[in-house]
Amino acid sequence: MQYNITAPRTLGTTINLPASKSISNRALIIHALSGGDVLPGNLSDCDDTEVVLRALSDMPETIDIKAAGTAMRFMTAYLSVIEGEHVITGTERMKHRPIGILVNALRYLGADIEYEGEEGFPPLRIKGKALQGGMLEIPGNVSSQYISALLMIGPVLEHGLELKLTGDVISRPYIDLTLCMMRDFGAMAEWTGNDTIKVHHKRYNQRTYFIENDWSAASYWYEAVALCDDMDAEIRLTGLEDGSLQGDSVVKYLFNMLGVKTIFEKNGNGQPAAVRLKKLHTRLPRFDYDFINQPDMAQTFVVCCAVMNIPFRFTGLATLKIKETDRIQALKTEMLKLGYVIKDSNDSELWWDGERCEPATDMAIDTYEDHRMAMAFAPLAFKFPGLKINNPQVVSKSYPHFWDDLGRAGFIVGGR
Ligand SMILES: O=C(O)C1=C[C@@H](OP(=O)(O)O)[C@@H](O)[C@H](O)C1
Ligand SMILES: C=C(OP(=O)(O)O)C(=O)O
Repeated sequence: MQYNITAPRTLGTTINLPASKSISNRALIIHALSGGDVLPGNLSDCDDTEVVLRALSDMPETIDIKAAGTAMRFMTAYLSVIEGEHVITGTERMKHRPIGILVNALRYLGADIEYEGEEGFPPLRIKGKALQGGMLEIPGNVSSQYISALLMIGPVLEHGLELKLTGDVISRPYIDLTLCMMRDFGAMAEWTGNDTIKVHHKRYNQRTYFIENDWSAASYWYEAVALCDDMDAEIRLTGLEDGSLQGDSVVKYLFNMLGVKTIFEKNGNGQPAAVRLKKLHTRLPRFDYDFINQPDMAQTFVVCCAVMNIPFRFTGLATLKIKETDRIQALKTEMLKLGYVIKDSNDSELWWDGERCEPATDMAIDTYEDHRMAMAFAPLAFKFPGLKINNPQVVSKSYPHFWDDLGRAGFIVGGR
């Protein structure tokens, strides 16, 4: 399938963003461990949450987690402490996303996990049982999802859990989000030093829980406002909280530097919180930023800055190679089609000094089974009328109604 996208002259609509998949997936795991019966409210309807919801309700012998990284990591820890034997598998890409660090940590805690295929990668066969817990060291510089997965089972381990993270800790806001949500459900879990975390043995409380909308999804609307030429362009996004625990909420500061202002609306009279995005007259002449805490934002800023003609150097991107695709390579290849020569260095940096080349004759953007490739490139239709996006259905991983929302905002999405 291929869509071609024509941008409107201006923007002026309200978009109901999807709920955060990071919060949804944590809430589901913690809710299951708490033994509660009222499901968290406003769960995301995205594929990555759907797989967790289905796995937890049906508990089939073989769990297909598809392309959901958080779900694979969180369920691996969960299945290790829940009675029963399960195989957990996923897409071909998932079978190449490393999980050895988490498996080693769980085995150290006494878990019974075997590799069904290649050592260090899914699928896994897990025989769940009560685990003692204790203290262990784990690399903090590969994926924070391993750490969040371990932390969430911490309260049910007989002796609790103490983690010492080694290396430069990446994606730290996601660890903070995990700890905070655990505490929301009554756990005692906190940082005890810069790289040490302690979780006490203590049952989770059952409670109702409402999930806020997704700041990562909001980034594509910031990008659209930034790229729209009409100074009166405005987008209103619902369900976003000021002071959110989502690390990607820094998008509101980052886009302020790229010419988009964020105005928080008061949420009174039972109205959900919302933000209005408006254009500013000023923007930075160049943009350097370390994405170590917001890896999912990198695609938005690479494409947006280049097309706005803002040279950049983005660091802290080492984890991009093990996400839905090798995002460093994917960004370079697809931006080259549009005539932008993006360079990479040290396996962890992307930079652009303004170099252009002849655009490809066929500019169709490949998405590499990566929702964020499709969503980050779509707003470029403001500068490339009729821009083509291949396999656009990938957006369902985190934002199933993305194309409907673009249509609502006045984009013409051809080929549907
Ligand atoms: O815990 C989470 O919800 C996530 C953590 C991040 O992964 P890494 O910790 O692997 O960077 C992020 O990229 C992912 O989309 C969601
Ligand atoms: C990296 C992502 O997801 P995951 O690792 O959970 O598959 C993402 O949503 O950008």
